[in-house]
Amino acid sequence: MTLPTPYRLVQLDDGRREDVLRLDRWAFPDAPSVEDAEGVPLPLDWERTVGVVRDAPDEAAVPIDGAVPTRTDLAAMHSSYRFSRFPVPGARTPVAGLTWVAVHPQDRRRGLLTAMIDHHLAQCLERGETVSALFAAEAAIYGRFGYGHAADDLRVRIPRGAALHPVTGSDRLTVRVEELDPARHGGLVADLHERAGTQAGILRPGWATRETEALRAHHLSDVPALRGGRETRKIVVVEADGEPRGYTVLRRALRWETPGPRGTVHAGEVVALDPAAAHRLWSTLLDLDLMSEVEPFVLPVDDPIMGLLVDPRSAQPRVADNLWVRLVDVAGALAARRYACHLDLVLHVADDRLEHNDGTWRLQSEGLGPVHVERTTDAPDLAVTVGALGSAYLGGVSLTALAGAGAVEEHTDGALLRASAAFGWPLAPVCSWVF
Ligand SMILES: CC(=O)SCCNC(=O)CCNC(=O)[C@H](O)C(C)(C)COP(=O)(O)OP(=O)(O)OC[C@H]1O[C@@H](n2cnc3c(N)ncnc32)[C@H](O)[C@@H]1OP(=O)(O)O
Repeated sequence: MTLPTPYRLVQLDDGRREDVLRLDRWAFPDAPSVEDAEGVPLPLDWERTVGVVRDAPDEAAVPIDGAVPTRTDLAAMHSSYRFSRFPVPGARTPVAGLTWVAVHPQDRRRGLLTAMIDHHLAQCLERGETVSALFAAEAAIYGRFGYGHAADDLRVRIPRGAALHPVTGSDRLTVRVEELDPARHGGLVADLHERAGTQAGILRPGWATRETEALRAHHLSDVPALRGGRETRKIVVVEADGEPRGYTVLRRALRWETPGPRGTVHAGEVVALDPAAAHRLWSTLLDLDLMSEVEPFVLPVDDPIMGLLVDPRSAQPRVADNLWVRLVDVAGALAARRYACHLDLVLHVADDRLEHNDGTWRLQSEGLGPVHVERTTDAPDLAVTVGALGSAYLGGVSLTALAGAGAVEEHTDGALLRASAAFGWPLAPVCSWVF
């Protein structure tokens, strides 16, 4: 879709930092103001950051030679993170993480987002990124553009002192509780986070790494205006013989109520490399003085905590949608991942946005081995929308479940069962940080 008059796409750069922050705050009223964000690193990769400007007469400027001066206001923007090693089932592949999508309230519902999405998808193809992934601010926005809801994350609120099943070796580990210092802890966080993305040699799909210095710096920055009355960031590190095995970054919030203190531990990623480290980390979080509960943010739905808790109901588990996935190049994306068992499937894909995806494909794979994808004129075993295929892509949403909602149709008996088994994956997909 092309932009309506008087809008046009422009490349953004650091010179428009203030405009970007202002627009972000218009779109997200809880974002930091320009003043509050002073000195805070922006996570943006400017080469991948595009704006939509509105040319308007500038009443404040003095006309020269009778010419009417114009100003170019930033009406909308989007950016993307480059995930060059994004984990998909059994492999890593380049993925674009669409982010910072914002349209000024005065310019909404005129097709600016639609034009930006078309631009983004074209850029993905140029860059060889066969998949685009995102977190949706509102769940109803992105389905129309071919994104499918591909992962959930677990939200829990665990009461202080909740009993955990014992894990051998947990009590031999040591714990450090410290003020978070990006210079001192940044390397440890990046290293453990990356390593925790693999369990028993199996990659967790969606476990994106913060690949740039800007993203890592932004992750550990601490903007006073965004603390919401909570303390400065602390880090808990679990070690075995001086070697870090797990961490979480947290803030405590404390209210004095009648008859006494009521505190919440707000933890970010709770990352552990083994069961003993997970047990030690959770035991520490669940035993902080003056606190009454622990509220971690963004856990995998199969996080060890649900197996550790003696009473999982006490955690009040809920799920929230995590990653949304758009296959930008269906053939490339299907070939980039691995399949849990042998598969020979003819798949009809409906994509009304990207014509090169629309049509029938043969997908062949030996279990966990090489994959071959080609166009075919054979009759399809299954018919899917590109959004449904995006949902199934990371292995967390079953094609059979999608068929139950009418997004997948079976044309050959048994094809749905075989394809669902092959597309599934032993670890639930999740991205542990919202981008
Ligand atoms: C990956 C991320 O960064 S997620 C962050 C997204 N940003 C936000 O939520 C910030 C606040 N909102 C906004 O900035 C804007 O309203 C946006 C980006 C959500 C939408 O931008 P717009 O330019 O208004 O969208 P656009 O005009 O292209 O709308 C396209 C279609 O999507 C629909 N749509 C747009 N926003 C929404 C929404 N929030 N919920 C449901 N439908 C929506 C429109 O109605 C339109 O439908 P139609 O084609 O049937 O007419």
